[in-house]
Amino acid sequence: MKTVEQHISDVLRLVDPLEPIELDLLRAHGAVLAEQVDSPVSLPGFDNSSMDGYAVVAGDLAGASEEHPVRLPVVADIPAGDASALAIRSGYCARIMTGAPMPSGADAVVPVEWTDGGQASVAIGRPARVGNAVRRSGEDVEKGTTVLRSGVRLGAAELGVLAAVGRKAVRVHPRPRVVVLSTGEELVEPGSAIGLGQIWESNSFMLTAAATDAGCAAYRRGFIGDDPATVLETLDDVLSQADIVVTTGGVSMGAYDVVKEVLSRLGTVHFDKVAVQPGMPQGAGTLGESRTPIITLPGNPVSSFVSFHLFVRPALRRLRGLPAGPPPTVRARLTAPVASPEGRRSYLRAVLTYDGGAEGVAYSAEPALRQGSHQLSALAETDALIVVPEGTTALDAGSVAEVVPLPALD
Ligand SMILES: Nc1nc2c(c(=O)[nH]1)N[C@H]1C(S)=C(S)[C@@H](COP(=O)(O)OP(=O)(O)OC[C@H]3O[C@@H](n4cnc5c(N)ncnc54)[C@H](O)[C@@H]3O)O[C@H]1N2
Ligand code: MOO
Repeated sequence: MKTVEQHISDVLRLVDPLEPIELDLLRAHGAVLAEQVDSPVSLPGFDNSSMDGYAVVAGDLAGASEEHPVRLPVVADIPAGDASALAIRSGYCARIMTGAPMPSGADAVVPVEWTDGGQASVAIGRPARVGNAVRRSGEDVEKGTTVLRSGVRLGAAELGVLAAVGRKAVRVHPRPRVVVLSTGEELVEPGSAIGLGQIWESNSFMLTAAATDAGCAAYRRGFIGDDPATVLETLDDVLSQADIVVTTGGVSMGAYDVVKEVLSRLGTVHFDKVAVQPGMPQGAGTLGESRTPIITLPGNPVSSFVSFHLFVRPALRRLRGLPAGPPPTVRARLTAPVASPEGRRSYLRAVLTYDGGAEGVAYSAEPALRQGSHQLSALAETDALIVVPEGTTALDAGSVAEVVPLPALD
């Protein structure tokens, strides 16, 4: 059997970061930057006040106190956005608002709270040091400085910086278009009546949501039956809309395992047993002249979910321009024993809790009682996967294991 790492590396060989495109800032939210952004300006762009108050020459206030305030004539009023390039000299002051440009000659701002708030003249009851409440040009960003490096995921703060340095649009790797398609003659659309032997289809909803959570533009193509011609036609049909196709079902040893049957014949998609539980039967390759990557996951719902995280997510990360690789893990103490088949690495559903625990192990992991590949409800009650290595068939309660926290929505 193939190792998990071999399969991840085979999957990653199928994908490259998507060609960068230019997107307006809000459309680029969540995408990965494909350029280095150097600021064309200094930020702040000019010396300005950080408080509402009075711009003064600090030396004028040397003796100021509550009992003996210094009174200065107010010669100007400077709101934010003022473009009149005012100047003051010793013995005078200007009323100034937060963000307004400092008048030349002034070297400090006294907040209005230190004064009587006068408009024609003002009594100031405290001295101010030079530079008080003044934001200097360039103290955030010097002109020419790199503010964002290529490869950064554009979140709220990054979009804020881009706008602040005047960018309207940026070059990013676009969100990968992921088409999710399930197969199985027994499947019925939720909301419709089911008959004997039928089930409501769930994988394509789950994996479309997982791909969206993974920063992709995910499209649920739904499901089709086990007719080989329909499978090929449908795949052909979705290729032009997909940067990657993810299917579920039909990859095992059954007489009607149609995905494996039709795609094996093409020669560009390979099927293997991977030494993992759940998620053993896997396929990956490319389709059509476009060589669109396809990952074929097993149909058991928990198997499809776990293998999405193990094998599809790294591919999606690479398409997005992010570093790919196995999901990160934390060490956690098990609250109950777990078992694993010989020679396969298990990923067991668990609830992960931060408890600050002893001996450098800050988490505990409570394994779900239902670990079957079909037991989807246990998946919805858990938030992590306990990793039991290939060479281990049992771990006792209290032992320490690597645990993959599943990505949370917040
Ligand atoms: N003789 C063998 N049988 C099986 C093996 C094996 O090695 N030898 N492997 C088992 C393992 S492990 C898995 S996992 C499954 C994978 O099977 P398939 O990928 O071929 O999936 P299906 O047979 O189509 O379905 C399996 C199971 O999951 C349900 N299912 C499928 N699609 C959906 C969906 N979209 N939504 C909800 N549920 C779905 C389906 O009804 C089946 O119950 O094979 C084992 N067998
Ligand atoms: O590997 Mo299958 O995914 O055990 O159920």
